[in-house]
Amino acid sequence: MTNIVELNGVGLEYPIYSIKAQSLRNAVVNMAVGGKLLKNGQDLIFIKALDNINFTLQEGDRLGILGHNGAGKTTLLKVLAGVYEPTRGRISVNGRISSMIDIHLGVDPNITGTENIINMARRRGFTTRQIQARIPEIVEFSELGSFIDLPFKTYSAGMCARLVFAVATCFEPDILLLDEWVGAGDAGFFEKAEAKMNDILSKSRVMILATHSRDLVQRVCNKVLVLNSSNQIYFGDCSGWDFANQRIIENV
Ligand SMILES: Nc1ncnc2c1ncn2[C@@H]1O[C@H](COP(=O)(O)OP(=O)(O)OP(=O)(O)O)[C@@H](O)[C@H]1O
Repeated sequence: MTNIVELNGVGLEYPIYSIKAQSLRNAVVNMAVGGKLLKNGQDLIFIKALDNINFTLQEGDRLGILGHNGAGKTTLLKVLAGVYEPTRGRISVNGRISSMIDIHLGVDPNITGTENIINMARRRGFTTRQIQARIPEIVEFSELGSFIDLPFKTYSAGMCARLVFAVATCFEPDILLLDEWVGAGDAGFFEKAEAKMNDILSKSRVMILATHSRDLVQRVCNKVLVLNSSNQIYFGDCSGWDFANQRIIENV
């Protein structure tokens, strides 16, 4: 079976330039073993966000990424989306990606909702004709009404999330990347969003969801990747991971 997503030894470090604060420099020295902060001998400090990540996903896979705050979940989604180049390793993604990683990524606050729909859809590789045909559906789903013609900066956080969700799920991507999308919108929208998710989940070839919710992963995913301080501690079927005790189940 063809691999839709394949990562081999992927690592990523964020460079932090010219750290002058003595307290942080001391902390770096103190964390020399096993810490995530690295130093290059000058004033350049790196934060190791991902280290040696390896997995493959095939047609129909739904991957949940779990891990504590700062484990590297969002960074991994950004690498998959092509926002960041990995510092090490190789990544191959075969298919059209739609991501809901950072709801403000690529959104222009000074233009209207409709203009932002067009921009977001263009970045996903759709033609003007395809986009125009979908605008009424997106506006209806987002429930923004006449706000759609007002600048994006006038929207509440929930309204922003609804519009981005509506665009990201309207075009039926091959690969859907989600970062805690379930927090978006109010209770009514949540139910509608979940129904929509189930619909596009059944149509998308691969879904990757970063979340803190073990229940959600068990409910909607067949595979799980567990990160701990930038390292991968488990990748495989959900049946091989003990979600309650957070450890690998031996002899599955
Ligand atoms: N733009 C950035 N510049 C520098 N360091 C960053 C940047 N973004 C994230 N990091 C660091 O990279 C590491 C991984 O962060 P990331 O946001 O990927 O974690 P996460 O698992 O998504 O966390 P959370 O659950 O809190 O959202 C953290 O140590 C974080 O401080």
